[in-house]
Amino acid sequence: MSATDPSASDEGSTTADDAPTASGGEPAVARDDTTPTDASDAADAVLALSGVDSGYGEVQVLDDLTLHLDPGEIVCLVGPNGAGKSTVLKTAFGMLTPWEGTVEYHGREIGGMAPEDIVREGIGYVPQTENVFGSLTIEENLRMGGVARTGGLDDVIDRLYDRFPIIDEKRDAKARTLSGGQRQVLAFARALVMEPDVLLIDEPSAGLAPNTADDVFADVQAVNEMDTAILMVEQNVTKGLGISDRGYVLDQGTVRFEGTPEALLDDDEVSQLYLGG
Ligand SMILES: Nc1ncnc2c1ncn2[C@@H]1O[C@H](COP(=O)(O)OP(=O)(O)OP(=O)(O)O)[C@@H](O)[C@H]1O
Repeated sequence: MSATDPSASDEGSTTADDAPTASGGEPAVARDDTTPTDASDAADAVLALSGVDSGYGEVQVLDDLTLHLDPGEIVCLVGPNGAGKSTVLKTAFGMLTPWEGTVEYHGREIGGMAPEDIVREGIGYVPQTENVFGSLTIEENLRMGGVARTGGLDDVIDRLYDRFPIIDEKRDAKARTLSGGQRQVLAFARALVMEPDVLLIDEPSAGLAPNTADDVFADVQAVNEMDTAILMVEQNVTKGLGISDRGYVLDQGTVRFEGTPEALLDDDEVSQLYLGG
């Protein structure tokens, strides 16, 4: 039984029976103390955070946070400013060590492992800012992304040029000359040089014009089609959920709701409280 399973507990929480249903599909599921977050839900996950507390110095941000990412999925984290969305990615990538709980990659504990080791395991991370080296060329950025590879670097870079022609055309240009959207594509490609099966992406559309953001979301989908599961933080809720398989609504460091994009967007409570009505 799982939190997203319609047969999950009906004690106290919003459940399949009483939650508003999205266009006849699965309802959004509210999480509270009575909502089971059964580990079986995450049994086949590529990445699973369970009961995680985490934060900065003495300041706790994540509070008993549980979520997972299945193979091949795009999962979007949404919620108010300061909810802890970026902190989830930093904790999953080893930039923060969980105070409590577990972070598992293919069922193996990686909580607190150093980022350079996590990259070797198969998880990539694209931060919101400073995600490329402006003074290096596109080619140099890609080669830097692959320093931990033991072989096959030229082949993988060639495949990335094929997949993302926009950077192929500009191999020898300094990254600082790229537009915001092109830079984001380079940041994805840099992370993909290690051929991760999980990519953590923090606000891919931040600061981009709407048309450019649409292109970047299409590129996120292209990355996903390269057999890469994606856990993404995104402020543009409609667009972010629009390309996702599932979503989690975070508030005050924990998951408040989870469900399909349709269920979350159609849920009145989620919409009013967290998604700006
Ligand atoms: N390096 C840091 N040191 C101390 N506190 C931090 C640090 N980074 C973030 N915080 C705090 O942690 C809390 C959660 O921040 P986080 O960036 O994870 O939120 P978020 O949901 O991603 O929000 P936003 O959409 O505004 O980026 C905030 O209160 C923030 O001020």
